[in-house]
Amino acid sequence: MKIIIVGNGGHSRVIQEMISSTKANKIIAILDDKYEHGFQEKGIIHAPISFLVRLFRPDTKVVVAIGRNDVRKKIVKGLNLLPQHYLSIIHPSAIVSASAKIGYGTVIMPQAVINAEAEIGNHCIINTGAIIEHDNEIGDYTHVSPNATLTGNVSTGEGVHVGSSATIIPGIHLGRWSVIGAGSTVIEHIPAYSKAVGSPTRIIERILMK
Ligand SMILES: CC(=O)SCCNC(=O)CCNC(=O)[C@H](O)C(C)(C)COP(=O)(O)OP(=O)(O)OC[C@H]1O[C@@H](n2cnc3c(N)ncnc32)[C@H](O)[C@@H]1OP(=O)(O)O
Repeated sequence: MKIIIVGNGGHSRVIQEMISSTKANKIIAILDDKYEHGFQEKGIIHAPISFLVRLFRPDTKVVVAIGRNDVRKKIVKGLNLLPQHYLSIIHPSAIVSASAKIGYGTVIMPQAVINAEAEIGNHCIINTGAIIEHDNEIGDYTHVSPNATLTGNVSTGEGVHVGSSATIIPGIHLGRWSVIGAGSTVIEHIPAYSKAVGSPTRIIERILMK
């Protein structure tokens, strides 16, 4: 499969390695607006995101490999592609229940676990070793960082960032675009657009979206 990756930062490099480890996949282009013009490196086109229009073919798949949830959403909206044009990537070492649902453009990193009946939205990142327990509902553009644990029946709105090694107890809802600090323990619902840290969490900031 021919793949175009949008974004070329640290998160993208992890995704590039994941894709390249499968012989069936070939990265044809890496697009990022840090490039002013197009050039080839090791057979891969590097170019600004505007090049997507010329490079895209109906059989091409696209991954938006940008770690920041708000930026990832903005880029996805700008690309204006159909859902079937986005690739979902599941690392072979991840454990994904047969009854779980994974949205388009979502990336499941090495050793993550997605348990029974969990539903992961579109363009999410379930990072290395994260645990998404049974019956979770994860909103689009959410990022669950390495080693975070969402226990049973947790739900998130759109664009939530769960910091590394945070733990969310069963049945909790994390409101849209909320941020949970690394290592925090969430024992109460978190309102939308809130930044919460600590064990148990305290809300330290209301997030203003640009
Ligand atoms: C592969 C990858 O790398 S994936 C990326 C994974 N990334 C992460 O896990 C990062 C998660 N981010 C954090 O934990 C950050 O500290 C945030 C986003 C929660 C807060 O960042 P900022 O808004 O810059 O907050 P800031 O550093 O100013 O701290 C504000 C207060 O919260 C406290 N605080 C910040 N983070 C935490 C935390 N994780 N746990 C407990 N307290 C915290 C600070 O001590 C400070 O307290 P004070 O006001 O009493 O002094």
